[in-house]
Amino acid sequence: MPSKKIPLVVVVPAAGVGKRMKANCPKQYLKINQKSILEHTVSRLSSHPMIKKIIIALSHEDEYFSETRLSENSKVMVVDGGKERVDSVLAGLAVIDPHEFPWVLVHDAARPCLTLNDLNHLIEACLSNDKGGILASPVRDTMKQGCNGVIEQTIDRENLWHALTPQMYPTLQLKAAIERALSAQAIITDEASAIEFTGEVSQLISSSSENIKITQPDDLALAEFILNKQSKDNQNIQEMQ
Ligand SMILES: Nc1ccn([C@@H]2O[C@H](COP(=O)(O)OP(=O)(O)OP(=O)(O)O)[C@@H](O)[C@H]2O)c(=O)n1
Ligand SMILES: C[C@](O)(CO)[C@H](O)COP(=O)(O)O
Repeated sequence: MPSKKIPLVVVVPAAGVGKRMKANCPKQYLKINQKSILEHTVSRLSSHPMIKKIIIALSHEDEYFSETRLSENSKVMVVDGGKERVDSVLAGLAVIDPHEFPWVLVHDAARPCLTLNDLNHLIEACLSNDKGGILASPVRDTMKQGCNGVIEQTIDRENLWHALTPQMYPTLQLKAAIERALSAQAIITDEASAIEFTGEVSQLISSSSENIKITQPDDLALAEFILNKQSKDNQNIQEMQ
């Protein structure tokens, strides 16, 4: 548990349609162990005692949220998401009082395998260093750049990371950075890219590659395997205590 304790708010962008998943519903509503991916994700976040509010950005056409039990969670509130992920994040930031929540985390609905251990590492690093940052996992494979089925070059993977979520920043800093980046028509696919656009620094917190983003069809079975493995690991830890 982080040494410094303050109330935290999380924005969960969940307004996507999941095109790459090729499913019959938005991927955040696909079920694992009879529970939607969104419910798994919110359950992980909600179990952290410092997280007091979870703002879920939903598509205005969302017809699945009401079938979940998420509205029964007192930490949960919903906002209308936007055209792109960044717009959904901004919609969540718009309802946060920075005096109540000086720090904010943003976590993809499509990442249900986040562990409390990684979440604590991120929170601890940001609050103790007073600097925003992201969970990230180091690239394992040799990385190639290429197109049209042809390798152009090998990219040195020494300093390459997979950016994950949550990504955590001072609320006012993140909101201002996103607004400034968008006004310059910058491409923003994660919170860190907006922070980079403003020339500010983010911490890279090395974390588990189990924290996958469910994106393509074969990710669902992998996520189910990881969730079941994490559940057994937690049971083993509890039995040893
Ligand atoms: N306009 C959007 C687009 C995406 N997201 C959310 O951002 C997260 C990460 O985005 P991604 O994995 O790209 O989800 P989708 O956009 O749904 O996937 P696809 O690109 O395959 O359609 C997801 O939880 C998604 O619901 C969002 O809140 N608002
Ligand atoms: C935020 C993110 O999950 C970090 O890897 C990623 O950028 C989301 O990108 P997507 O194109 O919305 O899947």
